Amino acid sequence: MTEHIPPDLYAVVPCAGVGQRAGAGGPKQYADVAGRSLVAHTLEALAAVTRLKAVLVVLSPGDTAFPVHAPDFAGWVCHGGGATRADTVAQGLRELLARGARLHDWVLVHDAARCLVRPEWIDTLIDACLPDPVGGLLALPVPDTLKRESDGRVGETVDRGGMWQAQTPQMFRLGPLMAALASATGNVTDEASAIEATGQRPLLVPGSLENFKITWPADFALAERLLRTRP
Ligand SMILES: Nc1ccn([C@@H]2O[C@H](COP(=O)(O)OP(=O)(O)OP(=O)(O)O)[C@@H](O)[C@H]2O)c(=O)n1
Ligand SMILES: C[C@](O)(CO)[C@H](O)COP(=O)(O)O
Repeated sequence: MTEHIPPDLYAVVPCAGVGQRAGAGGPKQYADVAGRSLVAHTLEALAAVTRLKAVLVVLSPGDTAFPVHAPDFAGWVCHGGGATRADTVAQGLRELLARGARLHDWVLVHDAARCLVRPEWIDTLIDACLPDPVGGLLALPVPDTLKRESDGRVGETVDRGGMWQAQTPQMFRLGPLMAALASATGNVTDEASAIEATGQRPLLVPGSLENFKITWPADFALAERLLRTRP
């Protein structure tokens, strides 16, 4: 009857990517940005969200670099990161259960590589999702005209009406998210798409342009400028 006990909130941080597109010469989450590793910035923001009961970082098997690059992290760590982000997140959810989390608890999944996230944006997501039956994600309406490429040229212009860019955190109940990831087929690039495949419709919660994911080489300089000029 644990479902009658108020749910706790946890964060899971997938941190097992290789950072191929970023070209940083190693996993981008350990690259230095504004004096600290990218993941250290990410974890500092999560640590400031007082409603989170624990933050779990999911590393690649054999990763020994994390403690060097996040020496102040006081949360939970596990080593079962998988070949895809979805595999890494699924491993994190199993670890949460093993550590006593319950199926009706909320889980906020946040990319290690989104190091510009601010605690207040995470709180906005929590406030929006707590009363919601499904959960949701930070996201932004697409502001530009969208083109589909074909052989290096424009194949067609795509209607951008109603199109949003998904960010993280993405917040869902542990049980439904585990089940959704376990039954998902194809390219599941975020938690919301796994939940959508079960017929649910996650809530879109407006995020910030600054909460971008470090993906390409030029993203490091932009993150550096933004972090250095923050109060
Ligand atoms: N197998 C994977 C793949 C990704 N991630 C994490 O998921 C987040 C977003 O993924 P992405 O930007 O695709 O990271 P990488 O996989 O590192 O980058 P790339 O695809 O360019 O190799 C990152 O924090 C990354 O560490 C993960 O934990 N496990
Ligand atoms: C989860 C995500 O950050 C939402 O935008 C994104 O899909 C992860 O990036 P990837 O390149 O698909 O791993």
